[in-house]
Amino acid sequence: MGEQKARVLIVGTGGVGTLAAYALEQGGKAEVTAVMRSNYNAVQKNGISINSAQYGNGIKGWRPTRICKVVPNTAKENLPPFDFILVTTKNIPEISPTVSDIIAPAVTPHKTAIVLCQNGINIEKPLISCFPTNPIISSVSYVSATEISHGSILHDGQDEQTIGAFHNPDVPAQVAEEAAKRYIDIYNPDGKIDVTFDADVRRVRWRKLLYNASFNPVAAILRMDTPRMRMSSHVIDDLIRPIMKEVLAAARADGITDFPEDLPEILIRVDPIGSAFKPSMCQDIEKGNLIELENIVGEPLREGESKGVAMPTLRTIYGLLKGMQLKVKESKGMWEPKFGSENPYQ
Ligand SMILES: NC(=O)C1=CN([C@@H]2O[C@H](COP(=O)(O)OP(=O)(O)OC[C@H]3O[C@@H](n4cnc5c(N)ncnc54)[C@H](OP(=O)(O)O)[C@@H]3O)[C@@H](O)[C@H]2O)C=CC1
Ligand SMILES: CC(C)(CO)C(=O)C(=O)O
Repeated sequence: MGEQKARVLIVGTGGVGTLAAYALEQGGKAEVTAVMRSNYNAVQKNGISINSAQYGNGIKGWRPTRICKVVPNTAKENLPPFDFILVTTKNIPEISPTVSDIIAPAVTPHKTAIVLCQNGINIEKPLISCFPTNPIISSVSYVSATEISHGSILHDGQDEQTIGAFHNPDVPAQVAEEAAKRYIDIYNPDGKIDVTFDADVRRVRWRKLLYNASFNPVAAILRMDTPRMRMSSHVIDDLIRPIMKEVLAAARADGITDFPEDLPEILIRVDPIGSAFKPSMCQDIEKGNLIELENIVGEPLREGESKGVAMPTLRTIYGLLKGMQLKVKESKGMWEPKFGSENPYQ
């Protein structure tokens, strides 16, 4: 008898989640249950189409082992526990339901490892308090995948992930590390994908934040792709580099002392200049979606300022993004424009 496949639930089957479902099923060591929301009917009818620089173009009618419309309730439905839950929703902790609320019905205490493949820092904190006995794993991804219409994925990069375990105080470090390594093994059993283990997940996240906290919000505010920012020069000089330097200083104050001084210069030039690439926050604003402003901008700002780091550029950007988020909320009927009793400006 062959080794039993790992049971993986994927919550959030947009660009990143769908490609992960594909990689996990191709590897042969996992069976995926994918929770689909707005794309459920399209995928039920026609399956998933993928055009991928890595897996090939013209993949059509593909489906993971199971798709479902809501997160299964393993206890009530008497289902076997999930070994892993991969979370690939956009992370918007200020809006209910939060990631913890969404996945709670499918988490088996002491058993299910929760893999957070989302941008930003401190994303693990609410999960640690809700799921104190579960390993919580960090995946920092550079996949560059977009769901261009329901069930249709454009993947124009290479799947590249750095994985490690977050510190969950009541889960022994060895148990958490083994869960992270097992996830790498089922994701990448034959070593074809660039998925590596790095125990220092905080450092890995701060490094990516230098890019995400600068390019993502500035792109969203200006609705501008990253090559155009570089062509303009002043967007880099007045906004991107100052933010990167502030985030670098915040990372150092948080104990990450080995980033080289020229890291901003490297990250400023990291995107290929041949394509008009817009980071995910810009794509979300253009689609009228809520944006991931707290974990990508609010948390690094609070971390830095609480340790005495001056972050004036990021503070201004944060104020602008909060205003933009309010407008999205209003457009979705989630915020009513009226004065509260505590408001001094009426
Ligand atoms: N795209 C990329 O290349 C990269 C993305 N990231 C990060 O990865 C994460 C995922 O990004 P991405 O794949 O682009 O996001 P997408 O917006 O493409 O996909 C998010 C998915 O989550 C679903 N979803 C949201 N809330 C729920 C819910 N309550 N129940 C079920 N499904 C839900 C959405 O459904 P619906 O369509 O119905 O809203 C959508 O299918 C983000 O944190 C992003 O910052 C990191 C690196 C690269
Ligand atoms: C790295 C990058 C730019 C795309 O993979 C990203 O994280 C984003 O768009 O938010």
